[in-house]
Parts: sequence; C-alpha cells; structure tokens
Amino acid sequence: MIQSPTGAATTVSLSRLLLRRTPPYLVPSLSPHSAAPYNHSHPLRLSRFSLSHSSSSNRNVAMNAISNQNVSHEPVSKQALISLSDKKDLAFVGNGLQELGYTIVSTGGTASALESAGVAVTKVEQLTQFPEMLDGRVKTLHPNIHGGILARRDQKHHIEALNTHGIGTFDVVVVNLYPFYDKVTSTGGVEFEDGIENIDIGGPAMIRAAAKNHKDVLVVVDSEDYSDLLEFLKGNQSDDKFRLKLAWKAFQHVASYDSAVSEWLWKQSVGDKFPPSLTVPLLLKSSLRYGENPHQKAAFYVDKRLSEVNAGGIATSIQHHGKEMSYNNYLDADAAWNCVCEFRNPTCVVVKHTNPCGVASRDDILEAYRLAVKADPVSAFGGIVAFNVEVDEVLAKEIREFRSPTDGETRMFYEIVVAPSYTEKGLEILRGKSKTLRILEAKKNEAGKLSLRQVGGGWLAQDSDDLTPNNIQFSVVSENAPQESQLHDAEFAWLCVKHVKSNAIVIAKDNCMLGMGSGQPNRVESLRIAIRKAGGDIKGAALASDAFFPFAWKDAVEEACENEIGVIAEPGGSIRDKDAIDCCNKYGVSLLFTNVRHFRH
Ligand SMILES: NC(=O)c1ncn([C@@H]2O[C@H](COP(=O)(O)O)[C@@H](O)[C@H]2O)c1NC=O
Repeated sequence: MIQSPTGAATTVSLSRLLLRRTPPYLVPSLSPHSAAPYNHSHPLRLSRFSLSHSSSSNRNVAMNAISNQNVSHEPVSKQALISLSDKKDLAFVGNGLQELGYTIVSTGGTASALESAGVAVTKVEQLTQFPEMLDGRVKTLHPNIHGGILARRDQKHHIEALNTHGIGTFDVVVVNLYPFYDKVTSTGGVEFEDGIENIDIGGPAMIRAAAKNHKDVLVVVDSEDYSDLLEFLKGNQSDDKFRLKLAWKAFQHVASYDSAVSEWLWKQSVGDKFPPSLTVPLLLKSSLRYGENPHQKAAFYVDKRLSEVNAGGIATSIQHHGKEMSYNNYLDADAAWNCVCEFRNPTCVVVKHTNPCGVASRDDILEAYRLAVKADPVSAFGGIVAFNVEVDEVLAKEIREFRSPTDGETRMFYEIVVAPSYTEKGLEILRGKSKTLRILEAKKNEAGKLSLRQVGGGWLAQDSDDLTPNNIQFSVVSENAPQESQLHDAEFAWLCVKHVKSNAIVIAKDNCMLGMGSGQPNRVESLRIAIRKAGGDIKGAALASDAFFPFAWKDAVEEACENEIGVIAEPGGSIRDKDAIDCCNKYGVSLLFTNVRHFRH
C-alpha cells in the first residue's frame, strides 16, 4: 500500500470495513462518535445514512419536514473543519475552537491528534459517509464538505440546497498542506512516486473554497494566525479586513505551493532553464527603511523557487550584528560576495557601489585584507569587505584596528563584513568595532543559476555568468608570449574584471588588483581611471578588458602600452583586432585573446 503523506494508516482498516458493504452510502456510522446519524450541527440535517435507512414513508416524512420548514441558517452549533499535515499548535487551536462552542470535523490523522489532545472530533467520513480512500487521495473531496464551505449564507437557494441534502455549514476552515516543498528539497531528494503522492489535492480545494467564501468562512493556513483567529471569534480582534487578509493569505499559500509543484514537474519533464511561463514565489524577508533613495519605499524578498534551495547567496545570509540592511547594502553585499566567491585562494574583496575597488589573494588573509584596502583606501572607506575564508580572532582584530592608509590614523570604517564563517572570538571582536557594522555569514553561491532581472514591464532571464579563467583559453596573438607570472596576473585580472561594471578595465599584478575603471561609456576613460588609481606602479602588470577594444592606435591599447603594461587580456573579435596586435607588437606587449567577454550592465 502507498502510504498517504500524512501516514494515515487508518485508511486501510476503514476501507476493509467498508468493502463489505455496498453501496457506500449505506454504510453505518464508522467512529465511536457517530453512533447516531450525523446531524448535530443543524436541526434539519439528515445524513444520507438516515435517509437511506428510513422506510420510504419515513423518508418522505423526512423530506417533507425539510420542504415545510422555513429555510433559514441557524445552526445550533458552529462547525470548524481542521485538516493539518503540520500539526504544530493543533491542540491549541482545537481546544480554543471547542471552548468557543465549535463542533470540530477532521480528517484521519488530525482527528486522532485532536482526540489525543482531549478535543471531541467528528471524522470527515461521518459527514461524507465514505471512507478516506485511495491512500488519502480522496478524503474531503465531497459535496457534504465543499457544499458546507461554499454555500452563501445570504442566498436562500443555497441554504435550501444544503437542507435538502442534509449538509451543514462550516464557519472556520483550518488547513495546511502535504509538505511537498520539504519533501522534494530534502537531502538525498525524493523518489518520483513519493513526490507525486505529496501533491496535496483536497487541501488546496478546501482552502480555495473557504477563501472564495471568506464572507462566511474564516480560512487559516498558518499556525501563526491561530491566536488571531480565536481572538476574532471572541470578538476581541478589531481588524475589519481580517477575513479578507486570511483569504489573501490562503490564495497566496496555494499559489506558492502550486509554483513549487509546477517547477518540480518541469524539471522532471522538459527541464530546460526557460519554461514558457514562470512563477517565482517570493517571501518577504524584511521591509526596508527605504529604497535606493529615502523617498523610495522598499522591501526585500527571498526567492523560494526550488532551484534556490541551498544555492547560497546574500538573500539567505545570516546577519549576526549591526544596523538593519538597506536596499543598497543588499546590492553591494551581493556584488562583494559574488566576486570573492570566485577565488580559490584566501581572498579579500572590497566593494563600493557594486564595484570591486580592491581585490587581493594571499596565503595570509591578513595580508590580502591590507592589500585590498590599500588598492583604493578612499573608496574602501565606507565600503563592503568580503572574505572567502573564516574570520578568526586575528583577522577580526586587524579589521577592527586597521588605520586608513590615506592618513595612517583614522580607523577604517565599513558598512558590512561578509564571510562564510566566523570563529566565536572573531565575531565578538567584530561586534565591538561598531554598533552599526553589519556582519553577514553567507553560503557560497551555487553555479548554474537562472539570473532574473527586471526591466520596465518585464524580466530578463539568463544563465548566471559562471565562466572562470579555468574554462577559458587565453590565446597568445602577439609576437611576445607572456611570462608564466604575467599569464597568472592576466587570469587574476580577468576574474576581477568580470565583476566590474562595463566598460571595465582592471590592472593587476601578483594576485592584487592595482586599479580599475568602471562604468564609463567609453573604454579609454575606464583605462585612464584604472591607470590613475593604480598610481603609476603598473610596469609589467596585466590589464584585462571586459570586451574588445574597438580602436587601438591613439586609443586605449596604445595608452596601455605607453604606460608599460606587460600583458593585455581581452576577448578579441573587433574588426580592428589587427591594429591591437600590431600596436602590442610595436611596444613589445603580450596580447591574449580570450574569445569570451564579461559585459556587466
Ligand atoms: N484528498 C483529500 O481529500 C484531502 N483532504 C485533505 N487532505 C490533506 O490531508 C492532510 C491531513 O491529513 P490527516 O488529517 O490525515 O493527517 C492535510 O494536509 C490536508 O490538506 C487531503 N489530501 C490530499 O489531497
């Protein structure tokens, strides 16, 4: 037998019991609570059981009794329907509803748990006169349940219909769904069959029905709302939009759930990155004080797609200390983290306004940190510092004490430190640096992600740019081949330039970024900024350009050569590539073509 996701083992015994009796609606009561035909929520309610077992004259009497009554909805007891996979706080809500006079109707596992908690329960089967069947695939999918949820109390013919069929109304529906998301994202994955069985059908049907009929039915899908629900029912909850909010939450809950199911099925079937339609479930992580500027309201959402589970990144980082993250903090921390994660050796990256302004790799991370700050101390002040190694006590002290290389006195100030981990002592020391310093612990980004970005009225989707120098062929196109160390410098510069906004130029030597030019609308300007920032110390250094040079003579290539750059790495592909080669040959500079570019817009 396939077990239902909530492990409702009772299904088997009930099914066996019922197989002996046909048709199902002739089956007598199934639980100790249902010795009498179920009708305690409405004076007129007669179950199919009672109608079926009545003699024909009795039956007519029963039907006449229905048709002769004034049709009004005045239940003697209100009903709550509870069906929960996650039974957290079930006893609390069950007892609370019972104390308020609600009759509680429940599915198998929930009913058992409620009974154990001392709550009297009517099993759904007593209303449906059907056993829960097909391994739990069909439990509540029945007019006796859905009629009771969906009937409009202000519509006479709805109430008449309920009375005709002996159906009572539900005033409260408390449901949460099979744990599909947790199952399919669990370590080791899930068998296809198990994934399928964890798709909840009856739960969403009840949630949607109750949310649609929110005017008459309160629907709760989150245990966090149990208290508010009980307070509302007691008349202590003054929010006049409470019903609507619950209905919104219910539909949102089901929409997120379905987006996970659909994403999972797409992956099992076609699986490519760009489905014909895409739903991205987002969960509010925090409301932000403001957006890029104080006059813009803002919030931050975490991407809940299955593909993002354990995929690392800033959104799921843990903040250990400091002022709340701002909109710009998130952007900058993201840029710093993305960059530092690219490096294998111990590395420090300093970012300002999403551009790395200092990058250094050293076996000794202290040295890497000092070099990364020294690369551009003015920009580093107030920047984001990222490490790809643990921050221990010694490093934390260095971060706390390091004086600005500009005046040798002022302690460096940073907005954020981000690292994969911290020792206890390291964290304690960093906390002491300032009240505001945000300390983030992040998981390394996974490769192969789908990157989404908004433009007016749409979203752009692309593969994340996962290419590193290891995947790239650096072809020598000049007469001079670079020395081994220059080739290494070129690869380092290449890794940095990938993270600088276009047009991007990076000058690097000995695992250290000396200067960078970013975001200029022409490449010459970026080159000049990079040279100026490097401070003249660029003889024999490597230069990387994120895209090809459209011109060489009296342009960026020649200026680089005149400044005694040792090796240039660029994608190639310009109609004037030959000019670039000739120019480098004239100055004796090595030129490498990568055939790959790293635009960053
Ligand atoms: N099929 C149905 O009619 C049905 N009705 C309710 N459920 C789900 O069954 C779960 C509760 O089951 P139990 O009370 O047996 O532990 C809930 O998550 C609920 O969403 C159903 N299960 C799945 O579709």
